Amino acid sequence: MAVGSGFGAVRGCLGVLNRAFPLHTARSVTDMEAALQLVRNVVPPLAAWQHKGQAGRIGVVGGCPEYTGAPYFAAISALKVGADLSHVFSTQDAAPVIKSYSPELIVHPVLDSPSAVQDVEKWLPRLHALVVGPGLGRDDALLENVKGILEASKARGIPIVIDADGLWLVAQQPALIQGYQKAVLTPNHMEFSRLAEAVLGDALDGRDRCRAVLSLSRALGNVTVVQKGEQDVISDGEQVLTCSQEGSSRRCGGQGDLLSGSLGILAHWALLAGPEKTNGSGPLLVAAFGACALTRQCARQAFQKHGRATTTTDMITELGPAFSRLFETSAGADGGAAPTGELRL
Ligand SMILES: NC(=O)C1=CN([C@@H]2O[C@H](COP(=O)(O)OP(=O)(O)OC[C@H]3O[C@@H](n4cnc5c(N)ncnc54)[C@H](OP(=O)(O)O)[C@@H]3O)[C@@H](O)[C@H]2O)[C@@H](O)CC1
Ligand SMILES: Nc1ncnc2c1ncn2[C@@H]1O[C@H](COP(=O)(O)OP(=O)(O)OP(=O)(O)O)[C@@H](O)[C@H]1O
Ligand SMILES: [Mg+2]
Repeated sequence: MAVGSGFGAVRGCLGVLNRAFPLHTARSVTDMEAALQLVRNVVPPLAAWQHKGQAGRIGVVGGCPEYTGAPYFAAISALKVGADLSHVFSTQDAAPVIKSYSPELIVHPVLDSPSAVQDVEKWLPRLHALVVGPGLGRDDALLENVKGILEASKARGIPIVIDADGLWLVAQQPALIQGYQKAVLTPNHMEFSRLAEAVLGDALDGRDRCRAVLSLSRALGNVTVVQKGEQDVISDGEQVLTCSQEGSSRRCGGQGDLLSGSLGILAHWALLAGPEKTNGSGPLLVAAFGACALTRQCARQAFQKHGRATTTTDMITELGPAFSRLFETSAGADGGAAPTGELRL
């Protein structure tokens, strides 16, 4: 099957959308497999010729006195998916707490400083992607700083994943992200309604989800939107994908943070690989599909082991095995692949 046609490109025709994406009927295994194959195409090889940092340096903007878990989940997930370095830019109080969860994270206690924007800006040349919002909170002064960080990141063309309270900010000021096609928004149910109300004047509750996500993406100027839920619906305003990888029925907090952190590194890899590797589909669409599938596979594996007691920490433990299962084969795991970003399958 040709992968491009299997996804059913949607260009301005909602009739086609309905035929291509019957959300309530089971998507074929072939479609899921074809989408997973595109993700595999953008995963860089592990090879001896690489130096530290080449696989990706990710920044997470979030972490305030109330929420320290969310930025940790996002930043550690980026590392465990394959980033070499993961930075967190949090408030001063939150930083030692986040550091204490993991020696692997680089934590900057700058977000509530008067010089926050400059403090983060000096790191931007060394970052490949930003994840903005996990555990950020909604303090006005913090959000003002984050506005400046978003503007500085856009000016540098850095891919930005926006989640949680970052989406709250975007719902207040959609112009912040309007038309920036290196942005991916990852709303949950509530966050999506808020954004749709702000951007389209209608929360779109109860509407066909594929149409709703496509409409929001288009209204934002083809910003990629990932609406999380029983199935994840992803659109870049051109195409719509659904991810129905089996997950779990546990709805513990933090799973969205795992997704946004994973997407930070996958977005960098997909943009680096370019549309040739994604068979014409948008690289961020493919990256988003990969992050959704991975998060759900982690949920499934963790639930098999821990059942009702499953928490996001258990899912993070599954990131390595879940990634291998979905995206790697024995040929790719030993670093034998050519330095083209493509794994041999
Ligand atoms: N360990 C940590 O540090 C964690 C910290 N976190 C951080 O918390 C901050 C706030 O994030 P958030 O997601 O709680 O805020 P928001 O979008 O206002 O949702 C609030 C309300 O929306 C509703 N609702 C949600 N989903 C729904 C659904 N599917 N379907 C229907 N309703 C739904 C639901 O309403 P309720 O059921 O109470 O009526 C819910 O209470 C943010 O910084 C985030 O990163 C988290 O990442 C978790 C781990
Ligand atoms: N009803 C569901 N059934 C299966 N998987 C789901 C369901 N709802 C959400 N998910 C999955 O859980 C993950 C997180 O989505 P969720 O809607 O919980 O995000 P969130 O509310 O932002 O989470 P967080 O607690 O991190 O803020 C996604 O991978 C999504 O596919
Ligand atoms: Mg969330």
